Amino acid sequence: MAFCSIFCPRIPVRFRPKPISPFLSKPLFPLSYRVYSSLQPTPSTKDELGSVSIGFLGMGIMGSPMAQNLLKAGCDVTVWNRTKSKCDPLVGLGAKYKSSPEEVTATCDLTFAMLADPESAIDVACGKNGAVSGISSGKGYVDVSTVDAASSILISKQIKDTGALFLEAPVSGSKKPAEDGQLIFLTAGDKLLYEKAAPFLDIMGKSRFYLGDVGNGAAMKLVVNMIMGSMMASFAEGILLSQKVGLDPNVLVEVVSQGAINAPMYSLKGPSMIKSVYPTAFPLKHQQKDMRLALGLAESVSQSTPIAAAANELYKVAKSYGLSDEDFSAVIEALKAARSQQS
Ligand SMILES: NC(=O)C1=CN([C@@H]2O[C@H](COP(=O)(O)OP(=O)(O)OC[C@H]3O[C@@H](n4cnc5c(N)ncnc54)[C@H](OP(=O)(O)O)[C@@H]3O)[C@@H](O)[C@H]2O)C=CC1
Ligand SMILES: O=CC(=O)O
Repeated sequence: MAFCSIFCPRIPVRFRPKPISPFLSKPLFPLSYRVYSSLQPTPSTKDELGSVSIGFLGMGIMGSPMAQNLLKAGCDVTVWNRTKSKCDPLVGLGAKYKSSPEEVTATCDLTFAMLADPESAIDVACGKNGAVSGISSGKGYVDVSTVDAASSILISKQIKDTGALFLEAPVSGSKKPAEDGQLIFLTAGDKLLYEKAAPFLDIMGKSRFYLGDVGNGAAMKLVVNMIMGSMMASFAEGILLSQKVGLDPNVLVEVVSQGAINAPMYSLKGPSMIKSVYPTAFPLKHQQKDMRLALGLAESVSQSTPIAAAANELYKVAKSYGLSDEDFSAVIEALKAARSQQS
């Protein structure tokens, strides 16, 4: 059943890749680090999408809209979340519900997991009644959580020991891109699963990168978020400095938006930061987790990252002020507190 659904989807003949053994590791086309949707056409009808049963574990800020987009595209989706009530809106839209990750992977061909951190990703995959207990040969597990390479490799090994395939696929892009199906997937692992999951990644995202061995997707995501966390901390310093010297910080945001250092993040978050409101898209606790994991990655190769290390300290201070569940732009509050201590 699973083999029929995942590995022989009912995709029109013109779209099918050259027949190969499912477990042949040789790529279907020359290995490129950038693989766009156009190389792997999406099944064209709702019936074709619906022929693969999809599991989704983790209905948080990101998991919920991602699963919703799969449902809206006509996929057969089964959801699970530690806090069951967060599954209700999805069930209202037509999703099935199972009461453990094990039951989800036992009944679904392809399961996605979007969990908070390495601990929860490992627990949901490898713990009691976890995904590993229900999964088997012919199925696939795609972990889209942001974790470190070692955790991803551990999950991969346990999944693959069952005969199933594994892909790590952390995403770049926050709540709004998740709602709009505009995420960027940073994938690594089983190439065959990458190809079979592609139509579903394309429903949830705007692009996807295949980066080779498990661990490379995790590392890429951590490097990207290390840069993002440092950028946000620096932006917060700039807003406060502009205010202190009597400038209008709204004008600063406008100036930044027109120049070479423009980033959508600044225009999006700047106005609310100036008003000291932080509607949560990317929780500050997750940004600090990513800084911590990125610093660990840097440490593992003796790479110096002083700017990220300083930014991480600010996120830690912000957490200690009870800002963990606010948006990560609330890091500015840590600087405000430092300023008031000085004066
Ligand atoms: N928000 C964003 O902008 C982005 C987030 N990410 C990454 O995606 C992942 C999810 O983020 P996001 O959706 O924002 O986070 P949320 O905090 O909103 O959701 C976390 C999810 O993990 C579950 N969870 C937490 N701890 C456990 C546990 N011990 N056992 C089982 N389930 C657990 C939560 O369940 P429960 O509901 O029961 O608490 C929830 O489903 C993180 O790794 C994050 O870094 C990546 C890109 C963007
Ligand atoms: O991980 C967060 C993001 O915005 O990307």
